[in-house]
Amino acid sequence: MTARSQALDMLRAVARKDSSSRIVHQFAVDPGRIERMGVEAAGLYLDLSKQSWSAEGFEAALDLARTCDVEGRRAALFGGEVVNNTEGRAVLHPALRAADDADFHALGEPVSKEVTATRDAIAQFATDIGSGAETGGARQPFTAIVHIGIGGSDLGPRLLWDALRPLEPTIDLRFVANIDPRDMAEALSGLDPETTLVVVVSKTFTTQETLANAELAKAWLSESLSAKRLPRHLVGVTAAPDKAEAWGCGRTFGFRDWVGGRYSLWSSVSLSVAVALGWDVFERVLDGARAMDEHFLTADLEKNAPVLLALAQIYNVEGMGRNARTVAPYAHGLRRLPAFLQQLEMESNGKRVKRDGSAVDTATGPVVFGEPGTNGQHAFFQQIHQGPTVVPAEFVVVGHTSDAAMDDREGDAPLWSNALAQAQALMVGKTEKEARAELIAAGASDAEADRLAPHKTFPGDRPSTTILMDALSPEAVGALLALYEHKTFVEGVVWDINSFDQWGVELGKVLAKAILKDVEAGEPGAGLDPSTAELMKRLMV
Ligand SMILES: O=P(O)(O)OC[C@H]1O[C@](O)(CO)[C@@H](O)[C@@H]1O
Repeated sequence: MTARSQALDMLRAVARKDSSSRIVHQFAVDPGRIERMGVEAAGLYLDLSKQSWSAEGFEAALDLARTCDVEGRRAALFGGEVVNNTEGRAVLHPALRAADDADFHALGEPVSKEVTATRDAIAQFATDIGSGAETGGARQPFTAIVHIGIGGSDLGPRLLWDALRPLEPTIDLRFVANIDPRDMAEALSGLDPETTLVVVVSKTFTTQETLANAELAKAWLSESLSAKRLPRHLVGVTAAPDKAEAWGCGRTFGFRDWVGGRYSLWSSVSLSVAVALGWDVFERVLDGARAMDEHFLTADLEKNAPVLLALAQIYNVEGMGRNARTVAPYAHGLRRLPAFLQQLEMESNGKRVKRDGSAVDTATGPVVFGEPGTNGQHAFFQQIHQGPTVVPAEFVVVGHTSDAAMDDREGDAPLWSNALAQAQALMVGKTEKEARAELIAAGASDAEADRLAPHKTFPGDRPSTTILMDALSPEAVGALLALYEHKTFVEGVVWDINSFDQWGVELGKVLAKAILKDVEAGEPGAGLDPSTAELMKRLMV
């Protein structure tokens, strides 16, 4: 039996023990719990003390991380070694937010100079658009940007914009991802082609949805702009610049294949956001992420925020058999965090084979879902509190959600008090005896109390993590997203899977192309299953 299997068995055994004692009781038997399970990192504070692990469980999880050589694998990632073994690539998104004097190497090739040069080019482009030095074909300044991209070429930049955009932005930035032409129609409505810049973002520059939307945007521009002027309104962001230029982009900004799509928001993929927010704001996002990189690289495992966040999830998934997690951001600006994490975590760790291709010997990435906190409370939290399935929760809490409220401490309390209350309610619950007593106190008869008390009982003992950020600053947003990236990496190390490929997305793409071919041929293909054929027949009329 390998050391890793032994450590996994130990974790499972301690977790079985822990599942018979309630979280709330752990505080009494472990006076150091808050200190042990609270961690500061890059301006964030993580409270993991409402997780199901005891002090012994916490140690078993740390032993597992040590046994899986998380520190060695971390060094391999930052060292630019082949970490994405099925594509033979380094994984170096931290290089994108490193200091200018950094010296990262990808598979031995120095890359930091190129990263700095690209950053400078983006900064200059942002400045030139802001000053009006960079204009459209008719020499008018750009006032709107349409960012076209999907998956990692959309979710990160869109989250940044939602989180950091000013109330009245100087640039009207709009995002298009869905191949449903309605998405593009809504984005273009009210815009003037003369003053609109279209940014086509695609690492591969082969993605069906993005190219279809880019064609729509190009057609819309072409109705007003001459062929000579058109390229000034088309910018490509890609790891395949040749394809973008061949398609008609007047200018391209690149990034390399050692940047995974879902880890790419730090690169030129966020060009449109860097322009609309201003380079100085985007640079602060990079600063925040770099601070989290430095914490991840230097903090001991027992005080390492991404490591502990990963281990809490592994403890729930592997120790407690809980294969879902709900993420509740208590800030309107972070409303797209659940969607961002769905790609980051589920596309990274939704795997059934290990790095060597053999079947996994653990459960791997859970289903991640969520909504902004108070919205979720009035939607699916019923199930989180009283459903038979225990769903670990994660509350991302912002002390001050906007600069305006900075001096109005009371202003944000209604928001964050809800987050704290939800975490407390999940842990403490309410016994049937307590529910019955409340009913009686409210004047209910014994019979009525007996009838209703079971419905008003909360099992409690439901785990959660709370992540506190003082304000929704660019640094804090950068640190938060980098925290989740490293957490996802650590989980992949412990589950011994490749977190950086996504072969699972390919079959659907191939079959979609085949179905389109059949549509062009005018009938469902002979080899199609009867269900798909029937649906096609109904849709093709
Ligand atoms: O940036 P691209 O190459 O258009 O890919 C978009 C997205 O599609 C995926 O490849 C999944 O299909 C994601 O990994 C990626 O973020």
